[in-house]
Amino acid sequence: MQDQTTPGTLLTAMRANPPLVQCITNYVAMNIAANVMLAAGASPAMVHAEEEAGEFAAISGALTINIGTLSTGWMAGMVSAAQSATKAGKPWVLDPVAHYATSFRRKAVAQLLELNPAVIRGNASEIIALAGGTSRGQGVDSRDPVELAEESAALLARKYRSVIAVTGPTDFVTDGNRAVRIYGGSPLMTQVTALGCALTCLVGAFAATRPEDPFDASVAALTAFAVAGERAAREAAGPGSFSWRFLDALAALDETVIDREARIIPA
Ligand SMILES: Nc1ncnc2c1ncn2[C@@H]1O[C@H](COP(=O)(O)OP(=O)(O)OP(=O)(O)O)[C@@H](O)[C@H]1O
Ligand SMILES: Cc1ncsc1CCO
Ligand SMILES: [Mg+2]
Repeated sequence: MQDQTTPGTLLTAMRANPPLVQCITNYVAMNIAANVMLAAGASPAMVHAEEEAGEFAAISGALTINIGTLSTGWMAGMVSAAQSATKAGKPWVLDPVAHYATSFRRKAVAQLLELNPAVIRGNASEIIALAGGTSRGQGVDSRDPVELAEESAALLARKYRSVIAVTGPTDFVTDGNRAVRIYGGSPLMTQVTALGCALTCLVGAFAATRPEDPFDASVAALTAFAVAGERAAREAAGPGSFSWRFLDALAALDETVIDREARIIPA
């Protein structure tokens, strides 16, 4: 983090001026991701049709693209939106869900990577596979430790000049230069579908607030999830009550709480 910039100050800045974020995400994630964005204080719009995705990206503060439930028509919308965001100088975030699973996904991600994402957010299996390694991922679920993905993340950051945010029991964020580990969260977060996809949208919200520093923006989003996840898990009886408690915990975060409970360690 730069001097004076903390997850807390970025959260306050985001809420003072809620960014419009175009989230091209999957059918599973749309509802939870929109609710996560509203709880955090951002303004989400799930707009993916190829007829309008590019036009909408130009008026958004940031764009996020997630290939979770990909189809040819959606892909056209994604490409058009990413091109338009880049042309308008707006950051965009890529979530390469299960990109290793089929050749359709592999080709889509290769094409999207050429369009300069500011941030790539994925789980350990996705990041390892993106760097050409052998991952043990099963469908959308990671089965690799984050520690094993750290080298892949550094390599990808330099190759694509992007911030790489790897999530799991601990998170790892690098721009190829700076790197941190973020502690917190809860294992219950893997029991509620699409929380990773929702996090990708939140990275977009912070990137809209701090477009000149996608590293700090990513750290702030991941820290908000780590602190809210840890707080929600304290009283949760299982995935169901964790889910609504997590939304409440995100909404209840403020600058003081997030900065006091953040555990961000330089790597
Ligand atoms: N075992 C764990 N302990 C603590 N936090 C966790 C754990 N596993 C995941 N998280 C947190 O859950 C959030 C989502 O990360 P995860 O790596 O599960 O994403 P994902 O695999 O892309 O999820 P999905 O595909 O379901 O959207 C992150 O904030 C991450 O830190
Ligand atoms: C379960 C699932 N299937 C495609 S996307 C998605 C949401 C978690 O990545
Ligand atoms: Mg995912």
